[in-house]
Amino acid sequence: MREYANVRLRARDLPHRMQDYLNTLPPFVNRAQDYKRTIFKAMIRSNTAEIEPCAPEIDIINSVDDEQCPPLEFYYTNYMWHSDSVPTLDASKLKGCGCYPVCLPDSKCSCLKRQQDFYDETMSGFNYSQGRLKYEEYPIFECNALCGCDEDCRNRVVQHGRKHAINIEKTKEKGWGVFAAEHIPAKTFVGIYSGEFITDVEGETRGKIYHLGSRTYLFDIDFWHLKKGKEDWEVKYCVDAFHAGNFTRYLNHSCEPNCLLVPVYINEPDLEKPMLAIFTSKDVYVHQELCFSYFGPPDGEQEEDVSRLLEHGFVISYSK
Ligand SMILES: C[S@@+](CC[C@H](N)C(=O)[O-])C[C@H]1O[C@@H](n2cnc3c(N)ncnc32)[C@H](O)[C@@H]1O
Repeated sequence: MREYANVRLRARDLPHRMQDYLNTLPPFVNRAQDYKRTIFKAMIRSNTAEIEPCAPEIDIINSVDDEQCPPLEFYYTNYMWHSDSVPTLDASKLKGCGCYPVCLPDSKCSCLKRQQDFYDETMSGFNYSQGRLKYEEYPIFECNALCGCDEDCRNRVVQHGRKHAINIEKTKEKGWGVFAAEHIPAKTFVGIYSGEFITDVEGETRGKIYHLGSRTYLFDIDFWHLKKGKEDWEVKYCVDAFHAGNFTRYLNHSCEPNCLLVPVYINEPDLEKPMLAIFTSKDVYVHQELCFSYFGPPDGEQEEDVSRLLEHGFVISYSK
């Protein structure tokens, strides 16, 4: 599982033959055949078997209308795929800690040091407590492939993958959504918002196209810790989960969310390219929908949030 983010994938290599073929079938074939849900579930299983062998199976449920499953328009993946204009990871810049067998919260661990560089004076230790998120609005620096600690190190959580059962379910007014299939305790890791790393410029262009269909999966990488000490900082990259992604691409927006998004670094030394980890912010019970705020932690201006969602093409951003 240490290899979770240690792969260099190019978006131009994304497999798409199956998706292309299915999209050429005439609508009456698509409507008549009861095969899409089976293909969708098989795609999830086969594309995650290696990286998440113990993750509970995801079911596709629709009790709203007769659409069998979400459109088969994307490649199911937990990885990040880089567009040609985005550099893949430079492992020569990655540093591992020398701790063995596990990292301790009061040690001289270099991963802990990296973590604490973003803390204020009231905070200490790793950003996990017994496998759960400790400080909500702070980035996470997990131990990586070069570290000496073992798999049980307290600073390895996201890299072990999804542990809780969720389903993809059709909603009445928001398209498809993600629902808890069991109780998921607060501050639990749910999944990576995987997809393509693209530049902000590419994101702007794609956003205009997605806006026409009133459906977007673009997420601006816009976190407070990237701006620290840099007055002229600008958004450099976005994650686009339209062509590649996993179940997290179905997470809908809510002004009263039960999930939040945290930037996490494992094998990626470039601060501008975190993985986007979804954690629950409160207990989520079976059948409840998992949602996060597309505009960062809710600030009480919920009406403004809704109008922004409807007017501005749904570009998700998460700056404080
Ligand atoms: C990241 S996708 C979420 C999955 C989407 N529901 C689907 O069926 O693929 C974001 C899109 O979902 C829809 N959406 C998300 N939250 C919504 C909300 N609270 N109200 C209405 N539509 C919403 C919008 O079309 C938005 O562009």
